[in-house]
Amino acid sequence: MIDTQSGSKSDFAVETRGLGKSFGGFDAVRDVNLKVRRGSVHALIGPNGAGKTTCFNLLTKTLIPTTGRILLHGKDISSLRTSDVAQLGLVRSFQISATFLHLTCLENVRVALQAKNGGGYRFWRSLRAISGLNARAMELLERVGLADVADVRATELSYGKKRALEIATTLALDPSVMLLDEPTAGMGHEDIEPVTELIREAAVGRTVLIVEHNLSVVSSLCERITVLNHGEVLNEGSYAEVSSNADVVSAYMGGGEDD
Ligand SMILES: Nc1ncnc2c1ncn2[C@@H]1O[C@H](COP(=O)(O)OP(=O)(O)OP(=O)(O)O)[C@@H](O)[C@H]1O
Repeated sequence: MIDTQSGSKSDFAVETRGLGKSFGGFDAVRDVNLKVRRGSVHALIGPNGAGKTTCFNLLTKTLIPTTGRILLHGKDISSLRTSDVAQLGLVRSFQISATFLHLTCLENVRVALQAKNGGGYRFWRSLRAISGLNARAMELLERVGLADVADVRATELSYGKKRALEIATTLALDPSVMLLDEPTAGMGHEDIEPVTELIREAAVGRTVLIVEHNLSVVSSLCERITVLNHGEVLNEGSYAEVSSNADVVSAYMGGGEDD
């Protein structure tokens, strides 16, 4: 919580200073100075190819920055590994991978609880050892409305329920900062409203940074929005502010790669 430079407690859960990433000379992200206020829901939006996913990968340390620094609660995490960053409380919502798909909902959440308790992700060896976590796992499944499908394999869930399971597994890690990568992507409209409500509820008491293409979800959830275009911050503000900015409108009308 202490800024290593100033020694003061940071108001920002996540901050980047001059963050950049280039791939073979191409700047996917350039000089991004992001400030995500503690306890807020903050969106990163922009046309296709704007650099949103690259930013997320930099924040979770999946990618190594070419330039700049990343602070988590004022602490410089630029040189830490993904697992260290997760231990410090910054967690990206799990994509339900092939490995997790054959597990039931309950097992998926237990695995995440085990990781939180320091057991790592070596679940193929230790499912028996974590059976004591069932009660907590059931609580989390109830919280996201999946208690009745606790014993159903993830692969059999509807798209919306898979995203709810992702949120339950993320909540199992009790992150102080939750990164959500396009949580409503590919969803039918019937799933969007419940998942939006779930995110609103999951955000209580934490900071959420969300990449989301659905702008009505962004406007309903996020108090602050950073707009990226061509790897750079184009604009930042409330939804009303950014949506009425001429540069943002122009980027969305034709500046993206395929929007
Ligand atoms: N590993 C890579 N190697 C080369 N170029 C890359 C790599 N990853 C991303 N890029 C390029 O960097 C730019 C930003 O990509 P990124 O995926 O971050 O954009 P995005 O805003 O998440 O887009 P979308 O909304 O389509 O997911 C794009 O032009 C992309 O082609």
